[in-house]
Amino acid sequence: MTDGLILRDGDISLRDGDRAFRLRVDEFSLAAGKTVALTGASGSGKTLLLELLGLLRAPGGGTRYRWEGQGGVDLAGLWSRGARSADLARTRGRLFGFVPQTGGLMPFLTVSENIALPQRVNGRTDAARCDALIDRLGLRDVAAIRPGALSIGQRQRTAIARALSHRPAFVIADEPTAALDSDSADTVLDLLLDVAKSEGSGVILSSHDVERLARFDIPRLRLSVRTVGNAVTSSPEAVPC
Ligand SMILES: Nc1ncnc2c1ncn2[C@@H]1O[C@H](COP(=O)(O)OP(=O)(O)OP(=O)(O)O)[C@@H](O)[C@H]1O
Repeated sequence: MTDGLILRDGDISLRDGDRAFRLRVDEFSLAAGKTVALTGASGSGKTLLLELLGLLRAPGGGTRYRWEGQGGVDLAGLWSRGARSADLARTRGRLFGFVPQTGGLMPFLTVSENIALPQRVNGRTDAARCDALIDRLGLRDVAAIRPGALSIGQRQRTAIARALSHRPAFVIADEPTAALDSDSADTVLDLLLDVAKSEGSGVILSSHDVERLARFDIPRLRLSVRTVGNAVTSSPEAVPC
């Protein structure tokens, strides 16, 4: 792959008393501009894998994770200087935009200020782009409003605009349509995929809604779980289209 994410031998172990959860990923890859959906039962590790891919959670020892683009970056190696390393934060901010399940917007900022925030954080101020995203995502009428006064669909559309505003190579969306009714879920997913595609951004999302993923023709990786005693191991496997 000339440009994209490649994770090999991913391994994260969590422990809480007697309970153990292990996420094991032999190989995950996503070429630039492509989309993949993680599916699987509740608790199967979708969020954990999104966090690993989005540089929000340290990979276990032996994990190899690279971004093949602009000369290549050893993403797993960025953790060697600790979770607070400036390189790690800079690369996370540059490569990824995040759409949390319930928007995760700053309550004290307006819609347009929320959308501009990743640009400020990444030193890429671009008011014209914020404006274009506001129009594209149908947020013009609420641009000066704070998130508390928005519908859930408007919040999700704001979160999508915010995730894309600094032109990240990849958008990571954790169940972006879970809180929406069916029509709004279609609209939000359509916008996310359409805007990401026109920007050349890759999309990694998680969802329980297999029927919708099939309808949108999104390739799926299912996290399947094996339980032995109190130890659960989860691994992704490709689901035939
Ligand atoms: N400290 C811990 N020790 C052991 N297991 C843990 C610990 N923290 C989290 N887990 C387990 O990790 C698993 C993965 O959680 P994760 O949130 O990634 O699942 P998910 O597939 O996103 O679930 P959902 O669909 O409900 O959002 C869960 O089964 C959870 O119980």
